[in-house]
Amino acid sequence: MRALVVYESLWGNTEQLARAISVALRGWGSVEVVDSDAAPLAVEAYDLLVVGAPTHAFSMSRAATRADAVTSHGAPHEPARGIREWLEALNRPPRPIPVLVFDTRVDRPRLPGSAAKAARHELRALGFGTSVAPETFRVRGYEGPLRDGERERAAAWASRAVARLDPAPPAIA
Ligand SMILES: Cc1cc2nc3c(=O)[nH]c(=O)nc-3n(C[C@H](O)[C@H](O)[C@H](O)COP(=O)(O)O)c2cc1C
Repeated sequence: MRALVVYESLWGNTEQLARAISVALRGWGSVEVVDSDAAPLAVEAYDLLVVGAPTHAFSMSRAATRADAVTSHGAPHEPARGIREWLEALNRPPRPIPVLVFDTRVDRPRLPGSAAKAARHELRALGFGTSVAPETFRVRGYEGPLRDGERERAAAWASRAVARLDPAPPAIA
């Protein structure tokens, strides 16, 4: 079994969760982790896709929100291609490869809108398997750090999700 974890991250919070999830999935199969700039456009070789994105302006980031993060908020990294643009370019899969989608959002104030919900909508339209509900993990302020326990919660969320995706073991006669 092969999993691909694709993340976008300006301060590194979403990346930390992507890496915690990839460690948790190692018992399930081989796992590759890439950022949205390096992510492939053809993913049919994988059995599972995990997508993580920071919520910007109530949805997935755009070039303008990423630039604003750097110029107005001191973000150390500006992805050239975010999850939104990667999804726009991503090939339709030949079968409904299951996908887990998560985002990061500020802890306070609690704002409406979720990059994960928006990404899942696009992934469903492309034909991916989106039966697992998207999940949100919380950061303090725009730059983080992650709220205590979020790495562990992300690892547990992904482990539970893949356990549900796996085919049930054959019944004992
Ligand atoms: C331009 C901009 C807009 C943002 N809009 C939202 C928002 O609508 N809702 C929210 O919860 N967080 C918002 N945030 C906070 C980001 O979600 C936060 O910076 C991100 O989760 C940090 O993850 P990263 O370190 O992986 O980039 C925004 C941040 C920036 C820079």
